[in-house]
Amino acid sequence: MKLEGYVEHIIYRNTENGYSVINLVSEEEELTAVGIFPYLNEGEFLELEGDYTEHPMYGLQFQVQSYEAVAPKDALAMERYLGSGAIKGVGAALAARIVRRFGSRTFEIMEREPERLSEIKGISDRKAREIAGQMEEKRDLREAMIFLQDYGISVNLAVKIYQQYGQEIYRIIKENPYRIADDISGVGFRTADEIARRVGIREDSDFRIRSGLLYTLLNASGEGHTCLPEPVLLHRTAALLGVPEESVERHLDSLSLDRKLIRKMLPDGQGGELPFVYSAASYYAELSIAVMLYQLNLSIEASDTEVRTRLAKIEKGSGIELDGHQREAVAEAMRHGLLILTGGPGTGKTTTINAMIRYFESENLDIFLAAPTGRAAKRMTEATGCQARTIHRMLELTGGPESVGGRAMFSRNDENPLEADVIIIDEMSMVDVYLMQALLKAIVPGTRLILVGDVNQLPSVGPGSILQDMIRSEAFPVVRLTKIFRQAAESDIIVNAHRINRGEQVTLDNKSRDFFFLQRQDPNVILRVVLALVQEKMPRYVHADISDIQVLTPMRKGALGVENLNRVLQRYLNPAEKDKAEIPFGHGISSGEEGENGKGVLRVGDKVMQIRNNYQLEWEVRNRYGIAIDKGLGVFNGDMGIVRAINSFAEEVTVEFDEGRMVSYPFKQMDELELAYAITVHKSQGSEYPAVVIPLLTGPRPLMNRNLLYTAVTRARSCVTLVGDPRTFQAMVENGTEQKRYTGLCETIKSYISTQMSDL
Ligand SMILES: Nc1ncnc2c1ncn2[C@@H]1O[C@H](COP(=O)(O)OP(=O)(O)OP(=O)(O)O)[C@@H](O)[C@H]1O
Repeated sequence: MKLEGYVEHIIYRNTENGYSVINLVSEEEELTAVGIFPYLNEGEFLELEGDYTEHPMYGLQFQVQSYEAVAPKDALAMERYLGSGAIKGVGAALAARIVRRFGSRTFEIMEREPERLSEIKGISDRKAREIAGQMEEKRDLREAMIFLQDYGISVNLAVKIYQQYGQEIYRIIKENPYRIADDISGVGFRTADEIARRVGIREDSDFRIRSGLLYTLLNASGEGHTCLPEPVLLHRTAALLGVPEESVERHLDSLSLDRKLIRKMLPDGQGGELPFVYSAASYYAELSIAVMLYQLNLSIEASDTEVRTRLAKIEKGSGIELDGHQREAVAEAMRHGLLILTGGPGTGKTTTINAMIRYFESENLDIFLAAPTGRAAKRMTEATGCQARTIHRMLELTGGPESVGGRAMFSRNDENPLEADVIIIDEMSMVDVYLMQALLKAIVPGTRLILVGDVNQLPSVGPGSILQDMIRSEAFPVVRLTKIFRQAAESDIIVNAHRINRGEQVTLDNKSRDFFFLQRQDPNVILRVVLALVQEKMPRYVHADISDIQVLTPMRKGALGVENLNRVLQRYLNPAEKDKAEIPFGHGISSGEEGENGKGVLRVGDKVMQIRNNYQLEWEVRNRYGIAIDKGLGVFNGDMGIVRAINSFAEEVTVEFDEGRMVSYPFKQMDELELAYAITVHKSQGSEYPAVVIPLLTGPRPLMNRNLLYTAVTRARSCVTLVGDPRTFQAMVENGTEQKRYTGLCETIKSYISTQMSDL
């Protein structure tokens, strides 16, 4: 059936897909209409097609199938539209005057002879032109929104696209929709390709292939590679686009000429060389890292005897006798602008950092400590007794618009460098190329940089394997700590971690105090055991809260993957209660429906994790009177918190992160959060928990490797319990193949240094 009326009030609007609930006033009645409206303004006059339905909670509604915004026919409706605020500078009173003058021809006159508006008192010629301009803009925008909707583009995105291109949009969509993926953040190759398909752009069009190549490199960077061997790139792109490799190859040259891609010869790992291809951003990131590292790596005069005497004094003062390698590390830190300190758990890295700090302090030097994540920085603070910050915080992250595209902007950079004599970074294995580039930019030669980490941990989530590449280049001083100290040797977590790393047998006889393996073969039984461990056994055993016991798993999917584990653990650890607010979580919210579609819920008290870097989210720390005492920007991938409040009225979820940092998430931004009763081993990097529980049954072989098991086990401070099949455990210990990362930093460092040498 058909209805018409004007939009009195928009009750709810999902700006992603246009789903809206509106209050519609027609001649006879006032009613609620629901449906998808790509474009909507209060005061607009609509012709709707649809049916009445009975909603269980809200009663009778008009379900809209299609609609059209039409110029209102009667004078009253026109007055309402003009006075609704849709046209800037026209309020209710002025709207009434305009309509009184032109009557039912108001809209016609405004469109065709806008200059006549100035016949009305209070409207100058200029204002008349402005009003007419706005009327036209509104019409253009509405038409563009409806046009873009036809290509499956969300309302939010359509607004962004229209803001960028205006009326050009029709030409761009028809000629080269791939340009949108280049110009607008939030539009990727897939969206552009879908538009292209609907427009009828040919599969082998130049634009499509060029865009596909860049997209394949971007995807590779998501897997941690900074570049790809040319044959791999061609193969992957051809497969993605469904075109022959030869058609792809032709475009490499033109993209290289435009400097969108960079080609470089690199070792193929078998003694020969192979052309590799970089995106411009990752190529220049690696190159500038190599140059800046070279510049930092100065030799500094330090007399051996003085170093020795001072070190002896520090050892005496702290009551710890350093071993040979640890002493060498401190001495090397005195003699070089750049130093790498690496070693596995319990090999005395922290003890060495502490000795360095005491030494530099005795020379009255300013020392900055930092780590890649909040949790790692907190641990560093506790272990050294000195304030450590996240690298992002040290570099003074700004929430500028440039950071929207996923890259951070920092106040500390080459123009405003860090004012420190010594900078020590812990957990270096987690630093990716982009963060490393930003860090080095903010450090001037003369400031000492000490990089500490364990190369055997999983590499950074972002692209690159900085620590490993730097060590392999043999271009910088490196001190390796290998001895496990007596105290650490009493821990089976540490001893077994080293065994795993060396690919040696681990005894799983449960005679340990901190390393257990519970043999179970049935996924449901394993789930029950994991729950019992988290809920009862572990908190008592290690004297910690339930929320401090972390479940780690290799996978996302499957009975023992993150998703299912979270569903089960939430049900038992934070069950529904009458006074505990909860909302649909997953897809319910964004579809604008009530969310009773079995996608799960988010509840006050839930343990959650931020799953991407958001440089613009604001946090604040409040005192007990609720007054903000500290504020800042940025919540990062892997940060964990607890849901403290859900406000359905303000459509906000409040989460408390470490150190009392409170963050409000608008409902539509909740896709940045995930339940975190269980997390993947990858996400646990850089964090430590009093006790860790690891279900281990099956999984894809490339993932189930030594590296992953080593990282998982070393996350536990006091106790590790693995539950599952010991054969899987054994297979992981034996699987020493790491997931391959294509990077060129090692060679870039070497070749840059050799050009500098030959220039001398
Ligand atoms: N020179 C030393 N003599 C005696 N004990 C030492 C020495 N150096 C370190 N230790 C002890 O060895 C243990 C591990 O040292 P530390 O915490 O510094 O290692 P780490 O490499 O930082 O370990 P993790 O990476 O697990 O934090 C500690 O109990 C520490 O007190």
